[in-house]
Amino acid sequence: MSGPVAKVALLGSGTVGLAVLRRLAEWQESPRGQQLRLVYAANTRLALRDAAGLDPLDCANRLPNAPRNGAAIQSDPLAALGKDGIRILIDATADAATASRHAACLSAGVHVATACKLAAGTSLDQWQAIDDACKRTSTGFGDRATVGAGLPLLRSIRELRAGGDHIHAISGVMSGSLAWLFHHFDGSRPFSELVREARDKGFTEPDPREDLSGEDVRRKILILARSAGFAIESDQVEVRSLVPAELARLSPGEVDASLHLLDAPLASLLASARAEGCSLRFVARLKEGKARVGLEKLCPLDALHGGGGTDNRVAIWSDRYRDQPLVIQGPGAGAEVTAAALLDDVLHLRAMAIGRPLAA
Ligand SMILES: NC(=O)C1=CN([C@@H]2O[C@H](COP(=O)(O)OP(=O)(O)OC[C@H]3O[C@@H](n4cnc5c(N)ncnc54)[C@H](O)[C@@H]3O)[C@@H](O)[C@H]2O)C=CC1
Ligand SMILES: N[C@@H](CC=O)C(=O)O
Repeated sequence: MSGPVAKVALLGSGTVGLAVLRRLAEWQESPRGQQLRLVYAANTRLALRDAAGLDPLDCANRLPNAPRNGAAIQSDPLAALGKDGIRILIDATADAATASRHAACLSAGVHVATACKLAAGTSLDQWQAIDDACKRTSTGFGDRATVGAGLPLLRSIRELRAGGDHIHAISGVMSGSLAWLFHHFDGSRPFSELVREARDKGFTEPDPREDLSGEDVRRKILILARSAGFAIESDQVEVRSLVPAELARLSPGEVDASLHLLDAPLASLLASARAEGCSLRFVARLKEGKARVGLEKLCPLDALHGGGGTDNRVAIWSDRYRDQPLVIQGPGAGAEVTAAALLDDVLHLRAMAIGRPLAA
């Protein structure tokens, strides 16, 4: 083993958090695993803590099976991480309160690796507080899981800028669940049935309206825009939602029974796209600091049309990619790719902390 061990705390044991635990378990006897010590793992119902190191598989068994009755526990990952050494918090929740504490964590010297977009993809103030905290304390904010579930999107944008390029525009399909839905929606099954399947496969947010309303994509284009040098506010992104008002006003527990409200409007949009020889794709577009997000009819020759499954497909125009964009495509949702991206960040953060950065 080379160099000091990083202490790791994990929040969340859902689709992504469990995949993180499984990957950590696979690494346990390897040199990679020996660089990390899981000292805390929690969901809203149970917190497991051991300064000597938790067994990831034991956590993966116990956390999801914790009793569901009672109030949410008081979680204190920072206390478990202690006051010294390399400390890394992994956020695999979709929790706004957790996201709002990331800047404070970073200020306290704790690195953060997050899959949750609610920290960097909501208010500009919060994004700036994170950026400032990293600069002030030399801590790192690992965000590669937030857009494209680890696809080299943020990395490519940062490298282009580091090399002197100005980013001119970014367009793309950047929701894994919506990509999957519109790759499968051919009229043979109601749209609502496909939404349930996408949710059961772990592609959607805990509440699928976050995806269908375009809010998840708003957060992603904000994260990309801010990384590309456009410090824009959330309300500078125009979002066209797929969620009818009647579905939008329901409580989360009522949504499933009313998903059929999506069926007729989506069937009509599909018919209209087909009549023009086009397909439906949910697209985000950013140009010189202005962004919009919504469903579009794309013809088969369009640069964003291709791919399959949960594939994201994002085109980036910059000084060096002026006419033909750089196009990055690959799976943009799912437990395994997202967990891998989070743990890539963890390894990079540790390597940065010991002054031996890994290859990009
Ligand atoms: N599912 C996917 O393909 C991808 C998900 N993400 C992001 O990853 C995050 C997690 O997504 P999923 O695992 O699909 O959600 P999930 O709903 O399956 O799991 C969320 C977990 O967070 C826990 N949690 C909520 N608040 C907490 C708190 N304050 N402290 C500790 N645990 C807490 C819940 O108990 C649950 O275990 C979300 O922010 C999502 O946007 C990002 C990329 C891809
Ligand atoms: N719900 C998201 C998951 C990844 O960020 C998506 O569909 O892309």
